[in-house]
Amino acid sequence: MGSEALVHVLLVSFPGQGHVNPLLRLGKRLASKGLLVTFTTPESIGKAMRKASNIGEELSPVGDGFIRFEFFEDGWDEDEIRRQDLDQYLPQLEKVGKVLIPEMIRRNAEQGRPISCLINNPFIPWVSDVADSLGLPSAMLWVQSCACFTSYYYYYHGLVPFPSETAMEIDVQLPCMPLLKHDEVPSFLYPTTPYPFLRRAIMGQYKNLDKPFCILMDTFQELEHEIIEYMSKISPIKTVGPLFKNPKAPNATVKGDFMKADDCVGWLDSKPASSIVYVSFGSVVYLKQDQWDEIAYGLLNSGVNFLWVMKPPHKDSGYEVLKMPEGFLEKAGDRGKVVQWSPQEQVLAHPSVACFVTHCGWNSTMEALTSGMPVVAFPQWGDQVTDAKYLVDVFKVGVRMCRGEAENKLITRDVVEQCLREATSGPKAEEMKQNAMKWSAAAEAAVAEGGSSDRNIQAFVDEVKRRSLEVLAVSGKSTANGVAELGEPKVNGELKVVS
Ligand SMILES: O=c1ccn([C@@H]2O[C@H](COP(=O)(O)OP(=O)(O)O)[C@@H](O)[C@H]2O)c(=O)[nH]1
Ligand SMILES: O=C(/C=C/c1ccccc1)O[C@@H]1O[C@H](CO)[C@@H](O)[C@H](O)[C@H]1O
Repeated sequence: MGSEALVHVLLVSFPGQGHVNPLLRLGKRLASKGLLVTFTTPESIGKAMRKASNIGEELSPVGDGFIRFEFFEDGWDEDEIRRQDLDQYLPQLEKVGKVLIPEMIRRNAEQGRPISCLINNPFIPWVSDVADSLGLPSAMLWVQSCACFTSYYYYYHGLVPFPSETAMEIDVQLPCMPLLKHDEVPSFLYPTTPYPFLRRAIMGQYKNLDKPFCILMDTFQELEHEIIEYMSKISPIKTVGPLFKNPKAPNATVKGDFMKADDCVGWLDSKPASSIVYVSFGSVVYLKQDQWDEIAYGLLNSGVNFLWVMKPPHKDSGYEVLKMPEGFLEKAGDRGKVVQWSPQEQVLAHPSVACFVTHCGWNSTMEALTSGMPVVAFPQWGDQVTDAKYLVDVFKVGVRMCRGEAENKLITRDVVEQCLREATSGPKAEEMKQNAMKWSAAAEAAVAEGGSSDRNIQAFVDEVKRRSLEVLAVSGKSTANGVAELGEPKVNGELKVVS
């Protein structure tokens, strides 16, 4: 392969699995449409990604473009336990990132790869300030549903009353959305949330919402039609999901897992069609031992086959390591498999899997819908409680097993068993499967060439290219963005690529 002139975008991610995955997927989509993409997040996560996945120093070809990684130090020692406390870590990231990201941008310009656009995900809203201060265009990838985006928007602007200390249990009616019961509103907005720092981080993004020229969303028009149409009149949103599907580069192997996935596909292959319940609560939720035990007995008593993800807690998280109940694995025998981390996309696409017991993180939600997989909703906090509402009552692909952490209620083995039966056999299970298959077809159509998300991605790429000419024209004349005086960005990233 010879030299290529590519427009270069820098993706800056919050260091969480549920944030890295969609931003990296966006990166691959942009690359597949001919951009050069550099992906960055703190080195503490870079280290885990390099160990678990096949990413290295080199440029990886994806479709018509390329993706590469550069990580930045967060200024703390490798074993600093304060990383587990976002109340302390988010300000540290902002302090360091505001210095190191501009340096990274300068370095890239010096090396003949001037950056034309910055894209961040929520929780690190200061990235838009960095872009602004350098005179660079920026965009934000919203990694949750449009319904959640709208909820936060209405909260930030004080447009309707939300649950408050004096009125904890009020329901919330937002335009083009179903009535949200008090515990279906994104829980970071509850006055009692144990995660007020995440509410602050998200509100920081809304404060900065005039800075990105575009808000990309990992959802699709057909899924949240009315609310997307409504919010498009207020904010420059563009739906580009489901991002995990990339028809232009289906075989791109670049992945951002923080843990190596255990091999379980052979075991799935050995089981009959639609016989397995897949259970996973994502990368952050960590249940209490008594709840874990009830789920274990519910699985045993229901008689289903199951694949259960039991990820180890971070060593500095303060969580006690969960244990399976005495004799559980022996009783389950070959009916069950427990892994530390799964190749979830493959699992959800596997014909042996009948349903997904999920915490309803937005990535898991999109992956389930796109894979035509019915769910049993076990939300805990944040957007999960709203996603559960949509999965069950709006998308009609789910059975509800709980209402969230705030309820502080032990879900018994009998309820677990009953939900599993409902989701795997009988008329309700069939109806949910049919609905899920309908969403799957709509999702595939949205990302296929000419589909709603594909058109939006293409329009975004065209706009980034157009703006890159403006950036280069300005930087050629002045030093306002701090790039031109260091680099020689006469052509936009003349790159030598050897593959
Ligand atoms: O065993 C697992 C569990 C999760 N995931 C992936 O991790 C992400 C989790 O994101 P989500 O928004 O669902 O939840 P979070 O972890 O952010 O709470 C999704 O892309 C999953 O496919 C995975 O690959 N293997
Ligand atoms: O990645 C996170 C981190 C949440 C967190 C970390 C530390 C203490 C409390 C909470 O959240 C996930 O982000 C996804 C995308 O926004 C979302 O869909 C999932 O529900 C979250 O778990």
